[in-house]
Amino acid sequence: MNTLQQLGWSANFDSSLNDIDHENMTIGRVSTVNKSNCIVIHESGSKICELAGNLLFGMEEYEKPKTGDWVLFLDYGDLGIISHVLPRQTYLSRKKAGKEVAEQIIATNIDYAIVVQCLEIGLNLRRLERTLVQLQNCNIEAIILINKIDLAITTEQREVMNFMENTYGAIPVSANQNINLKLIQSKIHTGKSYVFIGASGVGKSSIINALEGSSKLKTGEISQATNKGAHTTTSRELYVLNSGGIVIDTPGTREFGLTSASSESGSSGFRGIDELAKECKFHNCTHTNEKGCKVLKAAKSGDISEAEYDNFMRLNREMEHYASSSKDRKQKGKHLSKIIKNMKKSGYKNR
Ligand SMILES: Nc1nc2c(ncn2[C@@H]2O[C@H](COP(=O)(O)OP(=O)(O)OP(=O)(O)O)[C@@H](O)[C@H]2O)c(=O)[nH]1
Ligand SMILES: [Zn+2]
Repeated sequence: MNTLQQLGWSANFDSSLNDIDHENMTIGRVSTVNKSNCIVIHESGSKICELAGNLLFGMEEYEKPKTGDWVLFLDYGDLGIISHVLPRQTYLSRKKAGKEVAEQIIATNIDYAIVVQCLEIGLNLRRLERTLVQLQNCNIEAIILINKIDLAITTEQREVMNFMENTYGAIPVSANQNINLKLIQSKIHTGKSYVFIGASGVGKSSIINALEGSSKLKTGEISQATNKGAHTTTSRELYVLNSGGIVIDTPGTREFGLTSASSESGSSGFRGIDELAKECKFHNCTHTNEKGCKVLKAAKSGDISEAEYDNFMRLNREMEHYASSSKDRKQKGKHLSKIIKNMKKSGYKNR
């Protein structure tokens, strides 16, 4: 049994109940979303819940319950019926794969993302930067783990690992050999929510199990042929750790398509570049051709690598593209609803 606070409820959510008559309803948090129902954890256990009909047909996809959402449901014994999804404090999303300009929500009401890479599959600084940019967009803080440091390491990997440690505070760990697990544990606090992200096979489930001191979650072998994991985790799931703290395990996510969900901080996610950018002559410097640009200067002198600068530029272009395409799409939507409105006004009847 968990209190709402242990499930992640904070005073910030109190006001969202003001306008709802919720006396006969139970408050719970969505753990897993299935095709036609979801599993909701509440103060006295968990319940399979379905979405009330008016919501099922009246809600856009992104509004429907996602792992991490707070919901109100009516308890009918075997089944609960969800009547409200409370407004989200944060959500982690990515651009859907492919050409479509749409956002896919991965988890909601998250305080930290625990980003995992590992030696076996290979450290990838460019992918880490991409992930950090998207976390910045979503206003979610990152904790970075480099797992499987019990395995042999090449000189090249050692260099990347040092960079990740020095620039991004990455923590080298081993779930199997119990290295630095206490350090991870010390960063996980009761009532805070942590989403694990990283490619399949990096050891997300293993780390959660090691933190729990159990084998609650299934873990999988890395395929010898592809050096990739076989996706043991098949759906997102939210758990409350025995030691406190809420974790959401996600199936392996290789790439984060960027959206541009306005970051409030003005930071890019590239820590080294953000530090330099503060010193640029112009506060709105694009770091492309301006005089007095400290980022360009560092890229030229080799203080930041060409690869990092190129990735920074590429990711910026990707976000601009997303922003302008989604604006286009919204305008098209508006245009269409205007036409429909005018048709109705002019007495058009749908025959
Ligand atoms: N050598 C070594 N192997 C590890 C370590 N942690 C996990 N593994 C192994 O890596 C494999 C994949 O681990 P999982 O925990 O299933 O990986 P995952 O990231 O949860 O994968 P998905 O659920 O597919 O996303 C398993 O065979 C683990 O035993 C570690 O610290 N050292
Ligand atoms: Zn600049």
